[in-house]
Amino acid sequence: MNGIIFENICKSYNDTNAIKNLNLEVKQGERLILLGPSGCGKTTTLRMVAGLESISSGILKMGGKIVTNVEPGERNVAMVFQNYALYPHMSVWENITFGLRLQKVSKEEIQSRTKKVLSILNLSGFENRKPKELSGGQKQRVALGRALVKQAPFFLLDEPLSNLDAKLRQQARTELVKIHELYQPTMMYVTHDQVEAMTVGQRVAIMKQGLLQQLNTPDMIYSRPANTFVASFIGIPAMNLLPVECNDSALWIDGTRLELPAKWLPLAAKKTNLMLGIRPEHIVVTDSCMLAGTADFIENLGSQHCIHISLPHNGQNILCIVPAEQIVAKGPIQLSFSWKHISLFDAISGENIGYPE
Ligand SMILES: Nc1ncnc2c1ncn2[C@@H]1O[C@H](COP(=O)(O)OP(=O)(O)OP(=O)(O)O)[C@@H](O)[C@H]1O
Repeated sequence: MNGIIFENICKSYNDTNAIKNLNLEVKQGERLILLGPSGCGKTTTLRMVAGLESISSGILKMGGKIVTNVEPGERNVAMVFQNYALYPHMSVWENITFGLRLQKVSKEEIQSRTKKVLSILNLSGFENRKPKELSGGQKQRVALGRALVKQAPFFLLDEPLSNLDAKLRQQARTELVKIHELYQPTMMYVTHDQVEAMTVGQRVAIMKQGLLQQLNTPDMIYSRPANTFVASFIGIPAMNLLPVECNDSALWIDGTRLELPAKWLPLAAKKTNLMLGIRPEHIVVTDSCMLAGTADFIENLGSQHCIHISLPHNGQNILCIVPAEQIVAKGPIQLSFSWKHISLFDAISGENIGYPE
């Protein structure tokens, strides 16, 4: 029963509505990622769970109890901050054991928990070093260690890897998942890095301007985005979004008529102006042309090439990713895609119109 439930949670700072009516359930033992652009309310959400930020309205439940107004010290959470917040004058051992000593945990218990955590985090032998004698990655692991020894049922992390370089970050992502699997606390993890979200998260909550946009598994968020914001926020490069008109059981893209497969008709036929979403890797450069354009620029990404294509009438740009072995030249180009890879959005609201059964 150690889940976290947000019921109609709102948070305002004077004139700023930072969180708008959040309804969300973090299941016991899962890794849930809060993802979104700067200022969307991720940190505020996490701090409300930690009890470091008051809640303007709504109910927060943790472990089956209402904790909306419960003091931070009584919430049984462990938190890792972006800047690590290590005590500079204390050694690694002292930093990690500080909380346990305050809680008057027995000496033997402190010894055994700390040794285990040091070993998991590859910090054995560094016990007597001060933070200034550690690398960024080691400091980050000490911060994680300090949270882990608490063995709290709720584990909150606010951009814990943002100070690491790309290689260390990749290692740390894997370590984090392994550590989580060992203890399986209920974990909320804030990031604005979508790769981190997709690799660490079992489910991802995407936020924009204080509003939850979509909550689902990384695969579903990638393949079935709830709206055009999620579609363009997730994926590097982002999903192509093309304005299309829908009539006579066909979609019109840039003056080209494409017959809609029958199973899409019940969903699309009620609409006239839509946005068609298709991921760059799902567009195929082929002779069986559905759509014609011009390849203006070819970007070499190593194992793949990214082709920048413009459409002849409205000049809209499309990105297409092809394997590096496929030779594509600049100039006229023919494109095709499978209907199973498309998403359709209402052009005005941006909401996904759904998928055929
Ligand atoms: N103490 C505060 N006083 C006033 N406004 C605040 C305060 N803290 C946050 N805000 C505002 O609340 C909104 C959400 O901020 P929050 O820090 O939660 O966003 P975030 O998604 O974590 O952003 P970032 O990725 O940049 O850390 C922002 O508009 C921010 O300016």
